[in-house]
Amino acid sequence: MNNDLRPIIWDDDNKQLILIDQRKLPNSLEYYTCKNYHDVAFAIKNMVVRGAPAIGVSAAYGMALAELHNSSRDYIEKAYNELKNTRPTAVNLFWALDRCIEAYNNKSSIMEEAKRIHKEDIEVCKKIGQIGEKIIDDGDTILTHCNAGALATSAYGTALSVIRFAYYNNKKINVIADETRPRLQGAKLTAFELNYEGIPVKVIPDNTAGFLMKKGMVDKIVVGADRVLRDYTVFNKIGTYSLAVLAKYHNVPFYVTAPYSTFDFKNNIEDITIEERDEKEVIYIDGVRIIPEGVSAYNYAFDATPAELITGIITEKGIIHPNNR
Ligand SMILES: CSC[C@H]1O[C@H](OP(=O)(O)O)[C@H](O)[C@@H]1O
Repeated sequence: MNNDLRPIIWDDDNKQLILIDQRKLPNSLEYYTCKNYHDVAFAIKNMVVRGAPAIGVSAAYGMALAELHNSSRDYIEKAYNELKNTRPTAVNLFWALDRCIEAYNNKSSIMEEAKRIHKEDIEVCKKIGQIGEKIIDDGDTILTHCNAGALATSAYGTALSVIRFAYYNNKKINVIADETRPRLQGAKLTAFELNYEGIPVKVIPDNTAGFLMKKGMVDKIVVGADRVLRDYTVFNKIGTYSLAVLAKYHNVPFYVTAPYSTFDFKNNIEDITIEERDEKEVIYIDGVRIIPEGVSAYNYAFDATPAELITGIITEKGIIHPNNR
C-alpha cells in the first residue's frame, strides 16, 4: 500500500517548504521549493499546490517563512495580504491565515501554529476516510470529480480518503474519475494517485457522467469541497453542480467530503467569490491552442451546489444529512 503521497513537506533543517509541483504530474514527479512567502503565494496562485486543505497548510508555512525572515507586524501583515489574495474561493486559505495571525497576536510562534495545522490536517483527512468508507458497499463503482485526494490535502485526501479506506477494508471497488476540464485534475492527479496505490480507476470526459448514470454504472458519487456554508451550500470544482443535478435525476447518492476547516458559518452565498481563472486554461491544452484565434472563453473554477441535492456531507466528526432536518 503506497499511501505515502505527501504534497507538502516542511524542511526544518533548511527552513524551506517543499511542494510536489502538481503542474508537472502525471508525467514527471518534480518538487518546487519555497524559501519565502512570495514563493508560496506564487505556488498557490499558479496551482503548483492546489486543493482547499493543501492551500491552507501551504499558506500557513508561507506565514511561518515570513516570521523567520522578519517578525515585524508590517512584514507579517504584508505576507498575510499577499497570501490572502492568491485564490478567493477555498475557505481553508483564510482559515489558516487567520489562525497564524491569531498566533502572532497572541505572541505565539507562527511556525508552531503552521506545524499544528499541518499535523491536524493529516489526522482529520484520515478520520474522514475512516468514517466515510462506511457508506461504500462492496462492489461499488464510485464516481469522483476533480482531485480531492492526498494531492489536495496533507495526506489521504477527503473524497479519495473515503475511497482509500474502503479499499484498505477489502471492499472491491472501482473508481471513475471525471477528467475535470480545463485543468484536468481528475485525469492528471486523481488517476495518478489511485493508480500509484493500485486502486482501480478509469477516466471519463466530464460529459460522460450522465450517460453512465443512466446506464446504472455509477453506484455513488463522492466529491470534495472548497467551502461549505451554514445552509450546507457546497462550493466545489466547476461541474460539481451539474453532477449533483444528474445524480438527483438518476437517484444516485451524492456525497460531499469536507473537514470542518472547510466550513464557513459566517458568509452567505452572495458573499462568496467564485474564482475566474485565465481563459488561456480553456483555450489551450498542454500548450496547444484548441480554440480559434479571436474566440474567448469563460473559465469559472468553482460552482455552488444546494443542500437539496446532497445526500450527505462526510466530516471528521460524522456525516451530516442536510435533508433529514
Ligand atoms: C479536498 S479540497 C479539493 C478541491 O479543490 C479543488 O480545486 P482546485 O484544484 O482548483 O484547488 C477541487 O475543487 C477539489 O474538490
